[in-house]
Amino acid sequence: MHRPLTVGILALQGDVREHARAIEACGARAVSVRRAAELADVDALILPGGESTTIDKLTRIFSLAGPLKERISAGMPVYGSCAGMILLADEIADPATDRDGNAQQTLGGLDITVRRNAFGRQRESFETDLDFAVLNDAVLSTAVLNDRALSPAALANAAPVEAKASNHARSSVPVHAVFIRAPWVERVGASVEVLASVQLPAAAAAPDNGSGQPENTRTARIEGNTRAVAVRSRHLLATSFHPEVTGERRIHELFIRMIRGEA
Ligand SMILES: NC(=O)CC[C@H](N)C(=O)O
Repeated sequence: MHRPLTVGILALQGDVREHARAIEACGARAVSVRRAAELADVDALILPGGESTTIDKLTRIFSLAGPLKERISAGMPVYGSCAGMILLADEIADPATDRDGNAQQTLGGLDITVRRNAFGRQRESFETDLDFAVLNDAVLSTAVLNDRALSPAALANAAPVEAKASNHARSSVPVHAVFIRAPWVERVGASVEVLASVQLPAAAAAPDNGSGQPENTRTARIEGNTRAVAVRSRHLLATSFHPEVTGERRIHELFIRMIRGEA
């Protein structure tokens, strides 16, 4: 019998259940991953939001860091949201250090530089609508279009927009994105596609501009008033925000299509 697509959710810390629901709403099977043996059984993995320093430590305590890095470099599709984006990044601009002065580590694989808690105190948590052009081509499944499973409060806002949209038009509805002490992406490698960006107030953008890093053809420093908040490269997808908390399903749907080689 055809085995259903199985997506693991790294379940060491963070919003595991919400991702599992989103994956199941897209018609795939979701399983928790805490051990290397469980990782071996999945086709793809989600690294959820939470606290990247804690998840980093726990992957090493649970002897998962090595197997995770191996599977990522062997081509396993991975979607990281928020802390998960940090864990996928090859570089952190401002890594936290522990009491012994050791900098936090990442699993890596995605040729980006992220800045943690980048949006600053006043906007540590905020919501905004994002243009997400890649979703305009998506053929959305009925399961996704019909899903109303999560967060009644958030859906109360989203529902009128969704109700107005026809099945064909819904993919051009902007992504309502929730940012919770979120990172942003301030450098992308040549293989990395920016899927969505936020516009910063000029004052917020200023300190990170003109850091003197030379531009070359391999890498691009993101300057000015925009910062990338959704990126992908080959089998890896990352968002600064949390689509799993708003009932938004199109990002998980995109990930499933990436796993299937359809996007
Ligand atoms: N919501 C989140 O995942 C927050 C990420 C957190 N600021 C970190 O550095 O890990």
